[in-house]
Amino acid sequence: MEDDEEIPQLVDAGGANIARDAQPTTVPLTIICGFLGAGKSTLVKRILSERHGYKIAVIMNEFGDTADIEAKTINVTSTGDTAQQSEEFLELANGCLCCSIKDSGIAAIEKLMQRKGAFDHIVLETTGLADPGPIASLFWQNEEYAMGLGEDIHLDGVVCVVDAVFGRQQMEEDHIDDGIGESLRQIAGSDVILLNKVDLVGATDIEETEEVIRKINPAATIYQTVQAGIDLKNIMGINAYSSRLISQGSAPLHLHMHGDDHSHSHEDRGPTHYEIRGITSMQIVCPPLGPLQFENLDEWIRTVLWESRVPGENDNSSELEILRCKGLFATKGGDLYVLQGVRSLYEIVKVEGEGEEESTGLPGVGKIVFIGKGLGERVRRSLHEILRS
Ligand SMILES: Nc1nc2c(ncn2[C@@H]2O[C@H](COP(=O)(O)OP(=O)(O)OP(=O)(O)O)[C@@H](O)[C@H]2O)c(=O)[nH]1
Repeated sequence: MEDDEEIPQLVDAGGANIARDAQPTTVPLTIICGFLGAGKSTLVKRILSERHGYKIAVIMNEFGDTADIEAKTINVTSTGDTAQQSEEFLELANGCLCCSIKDSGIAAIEKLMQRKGAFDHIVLETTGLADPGPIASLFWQNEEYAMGLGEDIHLDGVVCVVDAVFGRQQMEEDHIDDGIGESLRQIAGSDVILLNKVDLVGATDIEETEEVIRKINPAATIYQTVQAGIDLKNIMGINAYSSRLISQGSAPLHLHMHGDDHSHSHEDRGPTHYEIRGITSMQIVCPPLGPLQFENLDEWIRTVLWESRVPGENDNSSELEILRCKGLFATKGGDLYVLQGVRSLYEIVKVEGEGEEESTGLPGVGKIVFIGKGLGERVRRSLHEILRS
């Protein structure tokens, strides 16, 4: 790569800035993924052109047709022969910085972070075929990363744009050699899903597509959009990987599962164990845990995530693979814990100072959701026994 070490110049384009804490804080990073042609660039254009008052750095793999967005408000600041350069930076009038890079987004982000303090949020748009899981893992709980970029950046959330016209068909047909195609991995690995282009389909189609999405990922929040029209607060600053802010009305976990409003919502949802092309989700109600149950739960998760087998069984030939897990549960002692996991990485974090149900508004009964492959009845029963032993 030529000019690999050249640091992009960030010009103050006059965009309004938000108040920043006196305390040093890390910059949130949002990953945008989505099906080919679903509307990712449309969403990015919206972020880049809206007068939201934030200085947002958007990183794209390729500019493609995005280079002509709001042409009048964009100044191309790259120097030299752009055809020879593998990266390019654009300054926008609203304070956004647009960065295109052909290879790893990490290199671009490292350069951006040398301009620390110059922006409030980073948006990373992946290509239509990208699986967001490995990218999310890079930014979350990666020890090497934590000692480097992790000091400056934290993963805020993964947003997936789904095509309301072709999305359902794509999900149903998406079946590659290992049984989980990219579109399913994208849905499984996302915290927020924009069901875009709803202007082109009827209400029944929308409902059916949403149903398929919920079957794959019951933990994600779904918004129906036209031209990726979404209030940015619904996709940025969502703290999907945080154990903080739980009592501040911005619950990070989106643990409201489909069907929560129903009277049976405090029951395990065995029958709602879905299977689409090898990918399944399992959500389980978690009663307040004693110390032994807590320890057993931790061991259970470790075994399932790291050894791809159910504790007590030696057979790991069942293709057990966890792509994402989330949970919120209480101990009998009144403490609240959050579980977050991306692939084999996970953490269980105590929610500091928020043990009282009254203060959090959270139910005494917790929930844990796993999304992945091979989550059969056997796995559900095993976890159920651990939690109620
Ligand atoms: N009717 C309609 N068209 C839309 C909507 N959103 C996006 N489009 C159009 O769909 C086409 C694809 O949108 P893009 O934003 O380029 O999609 P993308 O996901 O970035 O595409 P790739 O990068 O190729 O994967 C464009 O022509 C958009 O104008 C929508 O809500 N309704």
